[in-house]
Amino acid sequence: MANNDDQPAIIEEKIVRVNGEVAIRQYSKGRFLGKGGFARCYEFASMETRKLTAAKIVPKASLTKSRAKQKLMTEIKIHRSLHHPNIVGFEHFFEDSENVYILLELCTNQTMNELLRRRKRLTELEVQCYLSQVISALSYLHGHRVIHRDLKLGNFFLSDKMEIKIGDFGLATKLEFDGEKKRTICGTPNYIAPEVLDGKQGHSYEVDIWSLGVVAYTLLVGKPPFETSDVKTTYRRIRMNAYSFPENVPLSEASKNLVTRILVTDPTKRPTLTEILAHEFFNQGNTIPKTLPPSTLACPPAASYLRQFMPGITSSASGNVRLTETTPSLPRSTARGVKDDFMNTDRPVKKEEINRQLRSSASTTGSEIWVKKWVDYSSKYGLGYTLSNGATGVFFNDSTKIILNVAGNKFKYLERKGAEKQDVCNTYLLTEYPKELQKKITLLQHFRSYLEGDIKQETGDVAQDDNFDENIIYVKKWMRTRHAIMFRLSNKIVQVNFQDHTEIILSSESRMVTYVNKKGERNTYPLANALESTNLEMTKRLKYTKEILSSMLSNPKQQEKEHEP
Ligand SMILES: Nc1ncnc2c1ncn2[C@@H]1O[C@H](COP(=O)(O)OP(=O)(O)OP(=O)(O)O)[C@@H](O)[C@H]1O
Repeated sequence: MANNDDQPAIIEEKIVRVNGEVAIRQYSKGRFLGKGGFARCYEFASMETRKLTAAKIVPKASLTKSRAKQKLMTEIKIHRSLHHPNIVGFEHFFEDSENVYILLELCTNQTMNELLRRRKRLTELEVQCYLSQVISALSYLHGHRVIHRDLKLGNFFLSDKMEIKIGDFGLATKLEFDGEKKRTICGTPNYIAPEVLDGKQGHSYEVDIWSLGVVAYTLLVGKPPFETSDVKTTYRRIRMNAYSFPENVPLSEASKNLVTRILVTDPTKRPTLTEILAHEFFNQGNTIPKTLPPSTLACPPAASYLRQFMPGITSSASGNVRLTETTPSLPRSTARGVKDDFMNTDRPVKKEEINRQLRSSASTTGSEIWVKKWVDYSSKYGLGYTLSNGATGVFFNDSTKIILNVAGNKFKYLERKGAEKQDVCNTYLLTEYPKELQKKITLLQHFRSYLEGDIKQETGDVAQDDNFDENIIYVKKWMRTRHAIMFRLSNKIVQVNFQDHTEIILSSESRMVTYVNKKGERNTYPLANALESTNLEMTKRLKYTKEILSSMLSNPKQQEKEHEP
C-alpha cells in the first residue's frame, strides 16, 4: 500500500505462508525519524503487538540501477545476520509495489552526531564509555569477517537506555576469506582511511580502526581531525596524516596517545581492537560506566556523577575531565604521548617534560648491560633506547635494528634474513653507509639526541665499548603490556620496567636477578634466592616477568602485542 509521506498511514505487509495462504500484518506509520541518501525513516507500530520499530523506507524508484539494488540487497543480507547488543537489531524486511521497508530496532535518542552538536565535545569518561561499546561491536563484526566501512557519528545510534548501536550497513562488506582485500572506494570523506584513497593495495578491517581513531578525536576535540571546507583538501590531509591537537582543548596525554597510535597511515601498523582496549586511555584506574545518564545528551555529566567512577578527578572549565596521577608511572606516555614534541617542527619542544618522563637507572651492577632509557615511538617508527654502557639503539617497526657505539662513529645494522630469520649484522661507519639506510640513520640521530639529554650529566657511567666489534648488545625483542614494558637483550638479559618504576633485570646466563624497588634502590640476588625471598613486592614482579616471558617464547610472533597479566 502506498504511503503518503508525512500523513499518518497504515502500511500493510503481505505474508504468503508455505501453504499458499495470505496473511496481512499492519503497521501504523508514525513519527518521522530522519532521512539519509536513499531512505526516509519513520517510527512504525505493529497493529498486532503495538511493538515500536524504526522503518527505513526505500522507494523502489530509487532502485532502478542494478548497483543500487545490489547495494540494498547486500545491506540487508549482512545486517540481518548480525546480532549484538551494540548493533542496531534487524527485525525483518518486506516490500509493496512502491517501497522496500526495513524494520529496525528503534533508537529513540538519535545519533551521536546530534549529541555532539549539542554538547560540542565529550568528557574523557564518556568517550571511554562510548568507544568501549563501539569496540565491542566492532570485535563482533570483524570476528564475523564484516567490515563496516562507514563508521561515523551519524551511524552510531543511541537507544532509550543510552546504549550505542552501530547502524547503516549500506557500505559494509563481508570477506570471503581472511586476508582478502577490498578495492571499492567508499566511506565518508572525514572518516575515510588513507589506504582507501590510495586504492592500490586494497583495504581490509584496518579501515574501521582508522575511522574509530577519527571518531575518538572528534568526540574529544569536537571536530574531525582532517576536516576542511573542501573534500579534496581533506583527502590531501588524510594522505599526509596532517592533523594536530588544538592547544585550547585540555586533553590527557593518554587520549592523545591513543588517537596518535590509531591514526597511522600504514594500516598494518595500526593497533588491533584488543590492543586499543588495553591502551592506557581505557586503563586509568577508573571504572568505565556501561552507559551514561540521559542528562548527558544535553549537558556534561555532573561532578558528583563523575566522582563515582573517578576517584582522583580534576575537571576543567571546558567540561573535559582528566585523571590525576595517583601513582608514579612508567614513561608509558614517552614518545607516544609526546609525539608532537618529537621530530615535529610544527610545535615547540617541551624538553623538560620529556626528560621528566624519561627514566634512568642509577648505576651499573657488575658487568651486565641493560636498557637505561627508552622511548616508544612505535606509533610511527619504533623504539629508541640507550643501554647502560652508553650505546644507543633503535628497534624499528619493520624489526630491523641499529645499534650505535658510544663514540657515535660506528653502527651495526641488523636485519632478519633467510628461512631461519636470523639477525644478519653489518657494521658501517657513520660517515659511510648504504644509501637505503639514510632514513633510519636520520631517525637514529633524532632518537639519540632526544634520549641523550641528561645521560651526559650523569657521572660514573660505564661509557665504554671497546669490544663493540665482537660483542654487540642490542634489544632483540620488546613488548608492552598493560603494566610494564619488557625488553629481551642479545646478552640474554630480560628486563621488565613496571609502571610503578620498579624493575626486574633477569640474567639467564648468570642466573642472577637485579631488583630496583620503588625508591630506586638496586639489589642483585641469585635467582634461586630471589624466588624464595620474603620481599613479596619483588617475587610478585618476578613471577609476572616469568609469565610474560614464557608467553612471549611460546608465541614469538606476539612479541609486540600486549599480554594480560
Ligand atoms: N534504528 C533507527 N532508530 C531511529 N532512527 C533511525 C534508525 N535508523 C535510521 N534512523 C534515522 O533515519 C535517518 C536515515 O537513516 P540511514 O542513515 O540509515 O539512511 P540511509 O539512506 O542509509 O543513510 P546514508 O545516506 O547515511 O546512507 C538517520 O539519520 C536517523 O535519523
